Amino acid sequence: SAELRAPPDKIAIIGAGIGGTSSAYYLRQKFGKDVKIDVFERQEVGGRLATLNVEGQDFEAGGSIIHPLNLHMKRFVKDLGLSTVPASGGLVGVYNGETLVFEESSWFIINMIKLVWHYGFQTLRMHMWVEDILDKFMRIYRYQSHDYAFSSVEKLLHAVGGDDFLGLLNHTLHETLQKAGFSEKFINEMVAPIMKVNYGQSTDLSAFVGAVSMTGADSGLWAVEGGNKVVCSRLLKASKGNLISGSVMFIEEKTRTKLTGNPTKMYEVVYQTGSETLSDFYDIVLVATPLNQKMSNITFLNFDPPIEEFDQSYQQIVTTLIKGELNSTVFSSRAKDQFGLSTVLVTDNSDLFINSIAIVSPVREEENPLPSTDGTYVWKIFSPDVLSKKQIMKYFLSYDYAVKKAWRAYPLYKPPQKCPSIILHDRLYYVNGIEFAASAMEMSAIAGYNAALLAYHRWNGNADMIDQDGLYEKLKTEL
Ligand SMILES: Cc1cc2nc3c(=O)[nH]c(=O)nc-3n(C[C@H](O)[C@H](O)[C@H](O)COP(=O)(O)OP(=O)(O)OC[C@H]3O[C@@H](n4cnc5c(N)ncnc54)[C@H](O)[C@@H]3O)c2cc1C
Ligand SMILES: CC(C)=CCC/C(C)=C/CC/C(C)=C/CSC[C@H](N)C(=O)O
Repeated sequence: SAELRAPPDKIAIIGAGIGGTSSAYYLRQKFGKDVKIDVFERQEVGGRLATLNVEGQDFEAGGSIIHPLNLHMKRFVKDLGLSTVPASGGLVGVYNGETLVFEESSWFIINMIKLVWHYGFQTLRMHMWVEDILDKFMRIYRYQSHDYAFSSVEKLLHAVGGDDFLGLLNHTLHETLQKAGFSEKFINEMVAPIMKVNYGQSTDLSAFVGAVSMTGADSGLWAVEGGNKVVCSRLLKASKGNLISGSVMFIEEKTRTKLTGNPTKMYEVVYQTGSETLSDFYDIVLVATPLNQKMSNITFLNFDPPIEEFDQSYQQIVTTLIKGELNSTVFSSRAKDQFGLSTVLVTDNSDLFINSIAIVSPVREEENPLPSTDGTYVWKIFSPDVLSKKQIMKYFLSYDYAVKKAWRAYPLYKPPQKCPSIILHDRLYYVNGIEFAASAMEMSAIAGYNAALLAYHRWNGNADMIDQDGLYEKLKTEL
């Protein structure tokens, strides 16, 4: 590597979600203690990791489940001294709008027999298909631990999984699984409901996000005790980032004369805090929030060439938490007390106005959810639109509490999928392009680390640490 240049004086990060706060954490590690890191947040630290309160208890309303092989999230929890809680369990059923087409049993062996009876060995084959992708995907951790960075999401994915991975971005999950010999029945009854609950979309999404979504049905899923958003506030603290509660409006490159007397190109970040408009200058800027459809309302002024507009849409998802008594007869003719399911997923049926319904545990309770003294649970519904009282009453005999939050949740995945650039300008980086491969907490953490490494290597002129090909072979023999 080339000789190190003096570190930058100031870095700005826009967005204090998991992408922005993990960037702050890794930028501090790379650039050292002297660089000033400002993190701008217009709402709450955590972003799409947030809780809703139901009668005194907090429940995850956005990003909830974390995979056991999500190594950045695992590392954060360990480094920050946090605790975890299990995030899966309970029996799952699949509803097609008329009847339950599949119902899990609490007996492992009965479950296996049921699955083989309905779908032959496709469940096992599916598991192997997903595992193969996850196995390759995990190479990224090795590359990152050796400090390698990528200048585009496509290059990152190519480095871990070759042309096959780019193929997963460019084809739908449906056609990929059809080609691999999976039946329509299996795709409709087992795969489509998982896409619906996780991404609110059909199996026409791209196969890469489809595979990520399937890993969300693995066992051993977990969450952070106290709420996943705690990771963000703790990362911010550990990185000694300076939180600025304000909304960034403009970014413009300007020439400034530093104390050393040298004219230097810097980015002016103009932001609004309360009724005041303020600005400051930075050597490096990381945008850690979606720029699509002007969601973040940031204007890039006077860039030549201009910074591209990102117009791919984001999918709306509404989270509704309801404390009440489920009307289980909608799903099954069994007596109320014989309905043992705690999650109902749905097939792709346009008549249904919900994507899923499930019993949820509060973020501070380690045990399985218990009914309150009146026999009711707290249920979480995902739906594409806000539910009316009449729609809620279709699924509940009675309810005494409902809270909701509408999200611009994740990209609408339409293959062939092109991911936005990571390098927007010389020292201006975009963390959230990775969401167009797949949106998940771990994906943002991977992107945060990558952006920190990329900014560091480009600052120091370490071209040999960026976009290296053949890394898998090269690192195979290294400890
Ligand atoms: C309902 C739902 C369920 C989900 N479930 C899961 C799950 O179970 N597991 C999983 O891994 N992932 C899940 N996800 C996805 C996951 O939550 C996201 O991928 C991840 O949280 C994105 O983090 P981020 O930091 O990239 O973006 P964000 O969390 O969106 O952070 C961006 C931040 O930037 C701020 N901001 C925007 N514009 C400006 C501005 N102009 N100035 C200052 N600040 C600004 C925003 O307020 C926000 O806080 C879910 C998402 C949703 C919506
Ligand atoms: C990035 C990798 C390899 C794995 C991530 C796996 C994962 C946790 C996927 C889920 C992603 C997601 C957007 C889930 C949304 S809904 C989650 C849950 N069912 C809920 O009830 O909140």
